[in-house]
Amino acid sequence: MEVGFLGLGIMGKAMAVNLLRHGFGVTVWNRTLSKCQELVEQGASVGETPAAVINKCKYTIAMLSDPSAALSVVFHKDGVLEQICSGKGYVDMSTVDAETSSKISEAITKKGGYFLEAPVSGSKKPAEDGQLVILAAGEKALYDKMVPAFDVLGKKSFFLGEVGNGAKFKLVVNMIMGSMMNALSEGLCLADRSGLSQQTLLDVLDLGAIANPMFKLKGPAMIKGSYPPAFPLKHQQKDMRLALALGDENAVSMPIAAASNEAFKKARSLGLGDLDFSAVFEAVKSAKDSDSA
Ligand SMILES: NC(=O)C1=CN([C@@H]2O[C@H](COP(=O)(O)OP(=O)(O)OC[C@H]3O[C@@H](n4cnc5c(N)ncnc54)[C@H](OP(=O)(O)O)[C@@H]3O)[C@@H](O)[C@H]2O)C=CC1
Ligand SMILES: O=CCCC(=O)O
Repeated sequence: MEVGFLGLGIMGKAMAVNLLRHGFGVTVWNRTLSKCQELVEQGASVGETPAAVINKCKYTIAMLSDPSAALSVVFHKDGVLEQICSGKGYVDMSTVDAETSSKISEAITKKGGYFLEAPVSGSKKPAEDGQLVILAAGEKALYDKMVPAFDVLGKKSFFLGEVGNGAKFKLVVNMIMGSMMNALSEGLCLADRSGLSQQTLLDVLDLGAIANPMFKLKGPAMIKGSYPPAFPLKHQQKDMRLALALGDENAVSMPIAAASNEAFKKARSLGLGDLDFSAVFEAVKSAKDSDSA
């Protein structure tokens, strides 16, 4: 199967490499075109523009940073819309809001193309290992065509019905994840200020009812103040913001998510946006420092 791939950031690169390893033909494009070189060395072809990739491939996947990037790659000059047509499928795996996804879906469908949103749970390592969880919604016929690719990229894929459901699902999941990261940060801070061992706290958490892979993976690095980006903090804050907007639309009060969003915003203002989202711990620590000053 030949697929196009737009966006070679942390996730897109790992996913495209994975497809190549499993025998897919892959034509890549990235805004910073030089990032395509590494993929070419592993057997990919390059399209000079998103339109060129769509022209070449029957199915194209996108993995872009946020709603504005997802929209610009479709609607701007040399974008997806210039070449999408009957028989071609476009699969946006970026984390965006339902409104963005619907705008893209409508435009593509109007041109006769098929659209699927398919955001993912799982970060850099699961992307490298083909262990993502795929939350797809939109055109079921396109979902069925994409199953061989999803089987390579993920350990499980869900088809969730109409466009928007995948986007909303992903935002709910990441809202919970962002709040959990803040709770862990406050717990580590409180343990330390109370004269307790942070490592022992992690050991205790890992043995009890709230043990989870995220605390286990990120906790030890957080104690060391090490935040190599797997999931950039700026993207987690984008997801909290979009989840809060979904809460507004549905009149759901989410004070825990709102407080967590404030901590992620604070972390961004401290210049931590490109680090892993666990760097919110630094913002939590700095807030506690100023409280006790
Ligand atoms: N990292 C993770 O753990 C996970 C991330 N996600 C989601 O996946 C998406 C990608 O994340 P990730 O790979 O980490 O992000 P990165 O920041 O590493 O990569 C972002 C990609 O988007 C491109 N891009 C940004 N702005 C534009 C624009 N205006 N026009 C065209 N291309 C643009 C970048 O191009 P360039 O190289 O030129 O900057 C790059 O290819 C995000 O929506 C994120 O929320 C979902 C699950 C896990
Ligand atoms: O959107 C990013 C999700 C990261 C994860 O699921 O570990």
